[in-house]
Amino acid sequence: MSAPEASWEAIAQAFRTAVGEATWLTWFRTLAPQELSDQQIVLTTPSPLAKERLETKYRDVLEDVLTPIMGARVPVAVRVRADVPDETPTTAHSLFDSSPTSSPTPSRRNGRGSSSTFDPRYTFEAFVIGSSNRFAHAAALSVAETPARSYNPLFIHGDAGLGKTHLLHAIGNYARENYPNLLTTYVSTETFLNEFVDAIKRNQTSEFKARYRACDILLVDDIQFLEGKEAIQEEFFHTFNTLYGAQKQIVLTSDRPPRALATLEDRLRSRFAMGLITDVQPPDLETRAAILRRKAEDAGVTVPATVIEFIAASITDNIRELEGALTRLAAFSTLSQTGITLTMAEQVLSDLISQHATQRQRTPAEVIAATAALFNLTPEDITGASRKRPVAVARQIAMYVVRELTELSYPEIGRAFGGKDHTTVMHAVSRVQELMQESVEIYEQVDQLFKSLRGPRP
Ligand SMILES: Nc1ncnc2c1ncn2[C@@H]1O[C@H](COP(=O)(O)OP(=O)(O)OP(=O)(O)O)[C@@H](O)[C@H]1O
Repeated sequence: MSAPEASWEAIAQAFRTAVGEATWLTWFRTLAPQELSDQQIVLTTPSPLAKERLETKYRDVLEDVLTPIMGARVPVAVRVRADVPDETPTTAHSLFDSSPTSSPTPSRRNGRGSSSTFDPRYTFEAFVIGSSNRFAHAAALSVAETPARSYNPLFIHGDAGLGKTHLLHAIGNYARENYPNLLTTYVSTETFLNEFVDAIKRNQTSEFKARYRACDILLVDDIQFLEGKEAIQEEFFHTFNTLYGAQKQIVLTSDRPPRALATLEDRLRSRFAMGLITDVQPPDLETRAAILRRKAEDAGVTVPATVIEFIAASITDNIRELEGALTRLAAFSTLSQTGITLTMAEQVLSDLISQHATQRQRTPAEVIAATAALFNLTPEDITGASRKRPVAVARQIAMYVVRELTELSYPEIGRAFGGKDHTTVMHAVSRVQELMQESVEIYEQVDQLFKSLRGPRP
């Protein structure tokens, strides 16, 4: 039996409502009914990849939506229709461009897989969606679900601490799980630059080029660092062209949109704008509260609603700072063995909250100097390489405080500490978060640094 046109339209609309616009456009749009009976439902799609995804990931949705329409749960099968061109969106244009194009399935090669480590906390599930980031999230998810077949390149821009890196890692985590044979690589622009310089020094540029040009998904963070650096722009241009030409997925983040990247070559700027450009904005109050609730839940910390509201109302434009406030509160609560209350939050976060409206950035040099003074060390000890415990801990604390009080990226912080690798800084930040929970002494030292550095400038 073939379904009448009108009723199929209603069913298609029901799918659309159930899965959301981006998923519908990617997988459901080209579905057509072949058989709708109380024995079985057969739907067709021109795309083998869509068939696979619909049957593996969306079978329940298909059946759930169809159950009330059919009056009973009927098994659904999806078949590939060879007589219609595969219109599953492919590279270069937005999903809303419906022009038919050929779309090869992503390459799968045994023994490949991601070449980067992705932060397991930064997943799509852990990303709280609000009006400030809804579109960026949907675009990133779409790219993860259909690499090189929806938006290519995807360019996400926005101020510091608003979730750009989180989304890149979420794509990486998703791809690792769902497309284990795709080579997914995350790299910060600074690392890309440093590796390139290193490769030139060692006469290994062909290895460098081969490594990045072999990616199926290349995730590049903080692309604004390409500004004013001609040699690396040239190299990145060729990497970009090779990947793009081979229909590989590229995702870029920046603190500015491509048009505001002043000293970027035009040919690169226009390439960045070939796919989809989307931004992340500071979250509204409701989203800030939702993020705090989620982070508290993930950390297993009980935070009363009044405290969530207090923090969300006080810290408005940087999600990293929201998290920082929660971390301090949780640490204080653990150490003092008392539950979190509003009075406690007002007291513990007083410096943060009162300074926030007029907050100005501290420089790494100021933090290094303050840390050195606190620990009776010299600034050179802090930026040096000594592994002796008191020095190493002081250095880690200084890195943590710089991360909290400035908008610098991990690679930038590494550079401010005598050229340390960004992974060293990442490790330091998470280590200090742990130490603050374990040791009253460390908690108080960090607290003291915050208080002194957030005070008026000398
Ligand atoms: N929507 C969100 N839901 C949950 N956590 C979020 C969200 N947005 C950001 N975060 C968290 O805020 C912190 C800062 O985010 P992230 O590092 O991704 O910011 P960014 O935009 O890349 O900043 P920068 O440019 O400084 O690197 C991370 O811990 C991240 O998990």
